[in-house]
Amino acid sequence: MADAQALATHSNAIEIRNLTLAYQGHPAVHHLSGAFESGSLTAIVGPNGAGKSTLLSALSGQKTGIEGTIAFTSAIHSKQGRPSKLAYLPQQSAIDREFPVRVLDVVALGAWRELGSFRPVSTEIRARASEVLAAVGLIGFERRYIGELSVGQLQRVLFARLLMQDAEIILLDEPFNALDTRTAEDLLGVVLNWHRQSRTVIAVLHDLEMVRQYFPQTLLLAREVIAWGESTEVLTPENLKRARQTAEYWDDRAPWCVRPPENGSRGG
Ligand SMILES: Nc1ncnc2c1ncn2[C@@H]1O[C@H](COP(=O)(O)OP(=O)(O)OP(=O)(O)O)[C@@H](O)[C@H]1O
Repeated sequence: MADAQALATHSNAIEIRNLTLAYQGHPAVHHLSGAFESGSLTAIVGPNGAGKSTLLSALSGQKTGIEGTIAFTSAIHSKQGRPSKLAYLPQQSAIDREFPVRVLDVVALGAWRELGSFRPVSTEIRARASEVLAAVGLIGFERRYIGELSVGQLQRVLFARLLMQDAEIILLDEPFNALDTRTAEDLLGVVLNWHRQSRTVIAVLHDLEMVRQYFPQTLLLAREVIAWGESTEVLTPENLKRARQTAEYWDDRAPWCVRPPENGSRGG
């Protein structure tokens, strides 16, 4: 059973060794080894069903049938075995918009570690929440219910919550999916700003042009690593073809597989 471990190498924010992730005993990610460097901006790309969301969710600490190790740098390693300063944004479809909660409370939740459970939102947190809402273009939205927001506005709110979290590692699952161009551009600006601030950002993306233009590192995944490193070297026609071909032969009912640990794969 894998667990997060403190790392010796501080230039890596996350180091993965021979990681296999599975649902009901059927592997969705196989024998993944490599590292995300501290301060790197990495896109995870690959065909549908490649295991991208599964990997991101495992990095966030939501384990699913897991073998191998995910290790975080000791500087940000909490007692619970995951970084105390890690933020994870799942796909928006995973969020229940019917829940009667106001924008301010969603954003303030980003500060729950400072706030503590069941404590009222302080004046300072309210002021910070208004600031981060302004930073994502939502001045005056504090008292709106999330069910009243457009998809783009809700994504801005969720980015405001990430800003509130002030995390060192930020995991984003298809953050620009189904957004209008203006919102996608604005939120990409937030991501690039995190990168300038030397935070480690990992995003599952489908838009390869965006990846080529803005994401220096890429992990091309097709349940196993096809390539991992500089985006220009990873996103070659040969590698993309290999990822597509690998996808054609997937068997979702395949049993657990066994392979000796590798040392060769590299990452960011
Ligand atoms: N909760 C689950 N229970 C069982 N199987 C799952 C579950 N979630 C994902 N899977 C399976 O794991 C595999 C990888 O899924 P995952 O969602 O990680 O892929 P992905 O690369 O993010 O795909 P997409 O680009 O379509 O979002 C798929 O075969 C999927 O059907």
